[in-house]
Amino acid sequence: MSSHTESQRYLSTRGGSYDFSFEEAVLKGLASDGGLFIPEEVPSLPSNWESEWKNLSFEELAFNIFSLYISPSEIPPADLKDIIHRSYSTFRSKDVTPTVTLDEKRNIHLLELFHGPTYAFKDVALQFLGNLFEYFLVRRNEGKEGEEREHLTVVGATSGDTGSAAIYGLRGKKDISVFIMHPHGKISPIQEAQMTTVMDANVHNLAVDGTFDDCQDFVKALFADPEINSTHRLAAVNSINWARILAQITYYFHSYFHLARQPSFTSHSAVRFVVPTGNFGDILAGYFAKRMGLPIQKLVIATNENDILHRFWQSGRYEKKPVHGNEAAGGEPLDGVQAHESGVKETLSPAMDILVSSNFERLLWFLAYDVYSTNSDAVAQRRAQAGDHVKGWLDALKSDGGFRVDDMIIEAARKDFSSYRVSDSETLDTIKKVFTSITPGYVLDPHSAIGVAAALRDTQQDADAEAQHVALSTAHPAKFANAVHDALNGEKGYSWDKVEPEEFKGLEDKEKRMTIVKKSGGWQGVRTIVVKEVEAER
Ligand SMILES: Cc1ncc(COP(=O)(O)O)c(C=O)c1O
Ligand SMILES: N[C@@H](CCOP(=O)(O)O)C(=O)O
Repeated sequence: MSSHTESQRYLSTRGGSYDFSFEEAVLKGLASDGGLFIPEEVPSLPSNWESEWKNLSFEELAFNIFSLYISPSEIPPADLKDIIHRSYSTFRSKDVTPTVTLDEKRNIHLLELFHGPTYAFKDVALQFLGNLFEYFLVRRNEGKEGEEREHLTVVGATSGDTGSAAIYGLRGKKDISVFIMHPHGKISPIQEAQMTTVMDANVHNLAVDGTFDDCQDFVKALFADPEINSTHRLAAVNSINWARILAQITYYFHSYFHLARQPSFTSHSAVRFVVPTGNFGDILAGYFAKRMGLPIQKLVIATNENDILHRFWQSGRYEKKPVHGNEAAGGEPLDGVQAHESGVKETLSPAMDILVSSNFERLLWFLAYDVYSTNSDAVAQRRAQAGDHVKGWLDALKSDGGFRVDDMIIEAARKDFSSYRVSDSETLDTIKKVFTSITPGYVLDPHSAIGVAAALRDTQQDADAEAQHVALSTAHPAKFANAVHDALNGEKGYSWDKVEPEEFKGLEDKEKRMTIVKKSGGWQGVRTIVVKEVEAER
């Protein structure tokens, strides 16, 4: 590791592409070999980081952290500060991502990430990414007219939140078209309304009659297609885009410093972040924070009943379907949930209804790099070996539906992470318990409730008694009315009117625009739509 950042370069997790600048990594999104971009070196923190950074604002922290990954010759400091300021002045909280105490007795805190324009944690990264795309394009298009101008065709997949955050981050931006695929009918009504009521000409919603994973597969197939890549510059807004992960690192530091400023906090206080996890993007930012040197004792993964990650941490097997039901993978029996014979299960936390977590590939690279290489290997050789291992695992996932890692890898993974799986009934119980007794009147959304449920279990099972748990609160409860009503209807003091923000009132009745896409038409069907719409727009 190094704190030298002048030459920070990016490489692919599958070993086939390397030596990319930050701008190239962000604009390309996905490497040509199908891998994800990671920085060549994870920068370590300056020696005085704790005293120097302790009282900084969110924006100042973001600037210090991003500067360790983006060379000033790529984005001059004044420009970076301006991009950061424009990205976070849209938030409703002056702290951007405040940390509040939920349960004083058990030291459980909530990192509220839903104060951005679309009321979900995705805004933290997608407000920044939207402004970053715009910055690069303005610079590239200076003095150019018409066909000469570079145009970005953004393609994304969403289970509800990434889509609206990306649309709000990119609507109306010059030289950018946005295509967002969502599983038709499988996102909450307000999420659908947030996306489909945006009428800017550069925004296109595609409702696919499949699952989120089908949408994500279409995105990856488009990135791998030489035909569309020769005519269009595709760009990614999903967390396959490195800038998404980078932007999320800030709130781990921000939250840590909030705790560190409390009188009872000492240098021995253990901090555990508990993260409701689907595509592994949010928690991966915590892993980068930890690798940089932020003293995080453990990163706790909280899944819903789509539990591929939980099963991996239990058994060392990463597979789409457990062989003989869940117990075979080392997990406890699920209440009412069968092995995933038909793929993804619909739960009360739909944004996490994901079969395969795309960012897990980035963690696998670091595990392989740390475990299999020896110090005597040259760095370039160690990186290449890690890429070969990742490629082998990902090939097996594609051909056999899964793979097993050896004991050294799973042990290394368990050093930094632990995991819990939370059922729908526990999700509802947690929303109710928090509202009625833990923090009377506080309404959690179902995804955040999964984090809190895991934190509660962790305080009983795994953590030392003094540990501070920070559960990430990833969405506003008003985005998931059904689960919240199911949990709280009839409870004293509960009223939907108090939960629902003004912006949401009447949104579902507004004019909507979306194109229904048949999954049977495959990604080629999506390609036809994208090509036609971009043509019409330009
Ligand atoms: C509300 C909410 N919580 C949690 C998650 C899971 O985050 P990640 O996919 O980064 O693991 C998502 C979607 O990504 C989400 O929208
Ligand atoms: N839960 C996400 C799914 C997409 O994940 P991403 O973080 O990779 O964009 C959503 O809400 O769309």
